[in-house]
Amino acid sequence: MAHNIFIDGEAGTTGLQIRERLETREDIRLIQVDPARRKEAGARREAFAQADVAILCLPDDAAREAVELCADLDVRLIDASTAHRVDKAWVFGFPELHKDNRARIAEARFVSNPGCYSTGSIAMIAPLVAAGLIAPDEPLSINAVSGFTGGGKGLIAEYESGEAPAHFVYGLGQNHKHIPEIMQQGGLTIQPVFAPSVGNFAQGMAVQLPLRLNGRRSIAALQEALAAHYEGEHFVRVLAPGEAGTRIVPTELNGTNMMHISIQGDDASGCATVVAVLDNLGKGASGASVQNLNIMLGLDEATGL
Ligand SMILES: NC(=O)C1=CN([C@@H]2O[C@H](COP(=O)(O)OP(=O)(O)OC[C@H]3O[C@@H](n4cnc5c(N)ncnc54)[C@H](OP(=O)(O)O)[C@@H]3O)[C@@H](O)[C@H]2O)C=CC1
Ligand SMILES: CC(=O)N[C@@H](CCC(=O)OP(=O)(O)O)C(=O)O
Repeated sequence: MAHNIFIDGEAGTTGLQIRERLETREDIRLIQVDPARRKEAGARREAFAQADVAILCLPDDAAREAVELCADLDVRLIDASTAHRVDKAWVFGFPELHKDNRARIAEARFVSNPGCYSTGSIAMIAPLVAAGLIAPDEPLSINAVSGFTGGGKGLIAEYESGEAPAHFVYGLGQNHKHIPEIMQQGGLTIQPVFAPSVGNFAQGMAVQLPLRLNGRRSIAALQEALAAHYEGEHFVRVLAPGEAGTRIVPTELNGTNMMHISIQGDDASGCATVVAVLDNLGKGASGASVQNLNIMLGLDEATGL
């Protein structure tokens, strides 16, 4: 029997890519609302009522409204927005992060999908904090470049008009919406300096974590800790030393649900950079949503990915 799935916001950037991943699957029946009524509370509630799982691909306020709309219904939810990522009533949907995460996601009614920059940042920071190689109160910086689809339909329209710049840096007021989840899931007590940017390419991102070695950690120790943490994982791979080459290309995992982590630097200089590459709409949003959905439905998590 097919599972009934409703994608609320399926006309948006994240929703469309989830639909593409689900619409050819025989084990999934997509519930759809009349496009003309897709923002009406009544039409959406009818869809929620028919669904086993609904995936919210909406702005934060609309995601909160959706949760209210289906409060008395049986439907389970995956929220792709930022609205519930530090809410303790929601399970943080990063299966590879902790040993018990898959079991928690499998049983959850509410799963919050991590943000795209957050997925890369948390993937690098949390295992290094757990291994004692980053202190929770260490002042960190995170630099990142994303493709423009990360900004949804609005930013896509700017780039498609040909008027947007080749590259811009933003979020420098240090109030980016991903910072709370990076701190909570990363295990940090001091806010990292976060400098995201957007380049003139549609999808893909590279998130960089520069680290001083300070005589108390080595490139090899960083490599070993991260490799051990993700050993055996299918969608998160820690590259072998030298494997990433000398140019890290943010688009290299586009169209996949993969994330690659590499560790570069030089012990003699005391400087290292850990880099995560992922597709903002793959492991950073739509692919990750489908992976979480598969786990919630008790399926192989790679189904359709
Ligand atoms: N793009 C990305 O890389 C990532 C996005 N996310 C998050 O996913 C969510 C969706 O983002 P994204 O797909 O990029 O955004 P888009 O702007 O591309 O799409 C949002 C969609 O939601 C629709 N919508 C807005 N309000 C309502 C409402 N009240 N009821 C029903 N539908 C509504 C919009 O309608 P309309 O078509 O009329 O505009 C649009 O289709 C956001 O919270 C975003 O932060 C998370 C990780 C990565
Ligand atoms: C390029 C760009 O604009 N990116 C978005 C983040 C995309 C994303 O991950 O959205 P969520 O916050 O819902 O997770 C931003 O910086 O706000």
